[in-house]
Amino acid sequence: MSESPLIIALDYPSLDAALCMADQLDPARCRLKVGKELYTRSGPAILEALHGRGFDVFLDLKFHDIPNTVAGAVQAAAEQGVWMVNVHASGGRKMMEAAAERLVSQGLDTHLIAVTVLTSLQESDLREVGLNVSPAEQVERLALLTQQSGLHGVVCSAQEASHLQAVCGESFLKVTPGIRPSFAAVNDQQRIMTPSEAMQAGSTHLVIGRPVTQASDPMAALAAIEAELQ
Ligand SMILES: O=c1ccn([C@@H]2O[C@H](COP(=O)(O)O)[C@@H](O)[C@H]2O)c(=O)[nH]1
Repeated sequence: MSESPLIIALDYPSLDAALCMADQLDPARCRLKVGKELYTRSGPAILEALHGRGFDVFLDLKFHDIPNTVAGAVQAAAEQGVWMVNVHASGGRKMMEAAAERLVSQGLDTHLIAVTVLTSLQESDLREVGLNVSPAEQVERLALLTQQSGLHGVVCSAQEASHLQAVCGESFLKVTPGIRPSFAAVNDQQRIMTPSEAMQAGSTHLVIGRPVTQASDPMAALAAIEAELQ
């Protein structure tokens, strides 16, 4: 159980590689995120292993399907004890309401959030898929829909966090990937911010992967991020 805003993304191709990193981390100093690659390779075993080590886990599978299917998937994730799970807001109101209602009806207190616009996308990418809006406009639209559908928050870039704080309120979760400390490579991210900028902008949680996991000294990278936040 952690009060830290940091969520470390365990994007590894095997359970052993992920646990090798987890065993260097302290559940009091960060939470962990399990995404598509790791979960597809290791299945629920990775959740059991991380829970057994005392970590809160964000299962980042970004469900997007018809309402009944997504509600069942979210229930399955919550029954495995994850702290947080997510869906794509573009799946629409009915899908999100079904997922949120399923958690309530089953008495499950897992945080349910929705992805707005992936942090790897910019305006030209949206145009290619038929959306003639800026990322900021689309994020606001989907965040409001997410809130109206009864979810606890969104995944967005930190660049949109301060505006969402104004329109959705402080308690609405703003989980922000695309975090890049000054020492890290940008990689495939587009809408980025440093850890301290992101917190100042109103992010409630920072998702950080490669700047820590691919660093030559991951623990030093994490310590540098923590020092920047203090
Ligand atoms: O919009 C999104 C949604 C999810 N992610 C995930 O966050 C991490 C970021 O990893 P880095 O190595 O720090 O880039 C990764 O697991 C993504 O799947 C995102 O980046 N953007």
